[in-house]
Order: sequence, then C-alpha cells, then structure tokens
Amino acid sequence: MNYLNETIDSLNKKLASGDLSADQLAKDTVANIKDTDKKLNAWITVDDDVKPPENLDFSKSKLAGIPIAIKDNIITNGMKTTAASHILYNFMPMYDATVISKLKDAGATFVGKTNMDEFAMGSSTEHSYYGATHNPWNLDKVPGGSSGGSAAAVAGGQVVAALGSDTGGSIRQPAAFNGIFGIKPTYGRVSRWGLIAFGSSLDQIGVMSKRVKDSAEVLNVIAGGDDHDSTVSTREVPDFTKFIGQDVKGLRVAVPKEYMDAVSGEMREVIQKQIDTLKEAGAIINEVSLPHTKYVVPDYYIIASSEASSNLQRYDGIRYGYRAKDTKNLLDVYVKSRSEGFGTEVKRRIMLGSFALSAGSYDRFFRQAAKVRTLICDDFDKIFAENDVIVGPTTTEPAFGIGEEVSDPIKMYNNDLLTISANLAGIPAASVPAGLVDGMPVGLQIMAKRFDEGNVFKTADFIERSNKFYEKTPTGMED
Ligand SMILES: NC(=O)C[C@H](N)C(=O)O
Repeated sequence: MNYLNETIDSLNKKLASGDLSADQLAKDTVANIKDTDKKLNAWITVDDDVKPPENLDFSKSKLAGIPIAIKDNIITNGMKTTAASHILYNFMPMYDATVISKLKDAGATFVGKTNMDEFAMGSSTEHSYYGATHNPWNLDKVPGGSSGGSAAAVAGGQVVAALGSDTGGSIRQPAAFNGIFGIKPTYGRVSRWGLIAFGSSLDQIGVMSKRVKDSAEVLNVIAGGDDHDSTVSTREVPDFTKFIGQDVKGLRVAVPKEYMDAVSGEMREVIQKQIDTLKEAGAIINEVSLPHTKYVVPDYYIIASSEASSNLQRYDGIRYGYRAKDTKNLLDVYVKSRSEGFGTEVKRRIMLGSFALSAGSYDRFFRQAAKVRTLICDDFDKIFAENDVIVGPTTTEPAFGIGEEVSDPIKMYNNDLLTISANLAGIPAASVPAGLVDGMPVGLQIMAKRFDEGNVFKTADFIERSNKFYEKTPTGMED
C-alpha cells in the first residue's frame, strides 16, 4: 500500500464499504514498507505479523484499521522500543504509552517503530544506532530530526500519519524538510506518559501527516487529560477538524522580523508568498519583534541538556537495556555500560547538562537560562495580546546533505533557531509545506497562544488549500 494519494477519510471510506479489509491494509502496508525502506531506512522495527485490532467499527472511529507509524521513543507494550539507542537495543516495554492506549481504543493498527536521533537528540536522524534515514525528496539529504523516520515514512507514502515528539523542533523541522505537515501541540495538551523522557519541561508528543486534516483527526484522539501525567491539562479538547475549511478573513497574523531576517534569497521569497496569500484573503499582517531570538539556541541547549542529564541517569546497565561485559565492580558496570551504550551526541548532552547543573555553574548557567526562558515567554505573550497567530519560516534552510553537519554540533544546534522558542514558551506550533527551493521542500511555521491549536490548524489548512503542495510527489522515490 502506497499512501501518497490517500487520506484518513479516503481510507475510512474504502474500509467501511468493504472494498478493503483492515487485515489486507495492514499486510500491504508492511509489504510496501519492506520494499521502500531499502531506500529510506525510516524504520527501526517493522511487525511482520501485524494484525489490526478486532471488532473494528468504521462508522464510529475514523482511525479504525488505519496504520499509524510510531516514533521509537514512545513505548509500546510487547513491541521493542529503543529510542534509537544501543543502550535500549533489547527493551521490550510492559505497558503502553497513553497515546498508544488512546490510539488502540480508536482502532488504529501499529505496524512498527520509526527511526530517530538517539533519545531525540539531533536535527538530522544521523545520530541513530540503526543508521541514518534518507530524505524521500533526495536520498542524499537528511530528513531532519529527531523525528526524521516518522517524517520520511509519511512523505515517502509508507503511512498516512505518524506520531513524533518535539523538544526543540523535532516534529516541525523534519516536517519542513520532507514537505509534510507536523504539529507540536501546546505543552500539556497530550500526555507524555510513556514517552521516553529527554527534556521534560519541553517534550511534547505530536502528529505528522501529508494533509493537515489528518493530523487534526489523530490529535482529536490523543489529546486530553491523563491521570498518569499531572502536567496534562484536563480542559476540554475541541474537535480540531472543525477548524478545517475556514477562511482567514480578519485573522491577525504577526510576522517576526528576526525570523524573516534569518532567511534569504529564494527561501525568503517562498515564505513571503505564503504571507501575501494570507493578506490577499483578508488576514491582517503585522510586523513584530521577538527580541530574544538571538539567545534561544544557547538557552535551550542549557535547559534541555540539564534535564537530559538527569533523565538519562536511569540507564545504568542494571535496571534495563544494555549491560557491559567483563566488569570488575558496580561502578565499572555503570561506567562501561553507559560508555558503550550511549552515542557521542547523547554523551555530549549529558556532560553539558551535568556541567550546567554543577554547584559552581548552576547560577551562571542553569538559573540564568531559566530567567532568559521567562523573557522569551513574555515576548510571545505580548505578541498574542494583539495577534492570533505568528508565522514565519520553520527552518533557515532546506534539508542539508547527509554527513554535512554531523561532526559539527554547533552547526547542528543552530538548525533549531526558529523552532526552539515554541518549546520554551510551551505554545502550539506547526509546519506546513510552503514550496520548493532547489527541488527541496521548505516549511511555513505557524504558532498560536497556549491551547489555541485551532488557529494553527485553520491557518495551515488555508495555506495547504492555497498552494496545493500535496499534489507534488517526492522526487527521491521515483525509480
Ligand atoms: N529533540 C528535538 O526537538 C531536536 C533538537 N534538535 C535537539 O537536538 O534537541
């Protein structure tokens, strides 16, 4: 099954009419993944014995029988979950993440787990113990990261929708690089129970799909309160599909100067064209400033690494995962298991975070970073007092080549310049395809105030209907 021209609605119709059985759909999906993944390497685990849930009711749930890809840092009962790390190479979870339970209740089928940067640390999916994922638009380019496997699986037509996670841009940057839609909901909109923790004050599970409405369908299912996660809001979840098909007349759209100045040439033109389309349709465009943008990269890398250094303490070679052989004593077990089990980037973050939290550095680094985070939040609050959404580029450039940035961490970190702020402020943000630059997709980022995913969907759907990017086929998948 190739999903390039399918939507959840089109599949639901076929399943409901009996033209297609859920069993056949699951089998065809796996067969296509096996074939196309020789090019993409978008998957870490594919379930050869895949079975859709029983007693599906296609009239009650749109997701009944629909295969959804799951990023490999979201735990799945009885299906190996590695976070793309050697240290979890054999980790078989004994329960489901809340998002998985919710999708199961809705009748979704799980065909496997997608590739990613180890523990979600990276922007290219090259930091995976299981090898790099390739971009379906050009196999020599990265798919972005860390949810690069989920993005490539959707863009390459292997699935109609996928779950990703976003700590500093991990859904939106790969969505932009692969010409698909991806949304990081408000912090607290979706339960993190069962998401392998990286930066707990920033991590959020979200959705990626070719079409905007399909992400709204999936978010409808996974959003909402959860007794297992006290950071999830219990407020009512609106039906996000009702924001599809609306017009943007009177919508107040802020365009940050700093974001537009970060892009140039053809890329800037493509982004500006989307803003002009909004204006022509009656949106009110306001130029604004996010003055702390220059501090977001160092700010994020101090906060995220500090939280990571604490979260990753649990991988000790004893409780689960990889354990080094030929060890002399307990300390040796810890040191060798962690040294051999973690990849370079993860070790770098643990060291950076441990340093920022250490007694002599805490005030200078972590506390300072926390204060700067508040200033960044204030910048957004000011803008949202007078605007409904903020739009601008998702990334500063289209996808770069495999191997081009992987040995230069600073270059890699700078990829996140335009996506990080939304995580620091906890606001919803998405990337919707804007067009092509040198044959590679670029994304328009849309942000809104906390719990206002509705305006994000509304704006993204309008852009999708205007530029019809979904009619384009990824060039790397042609034989
Ligand atoms: N996890 C993310 O959102 C990706 C980000 N580039 C990071 O390496 O931290």
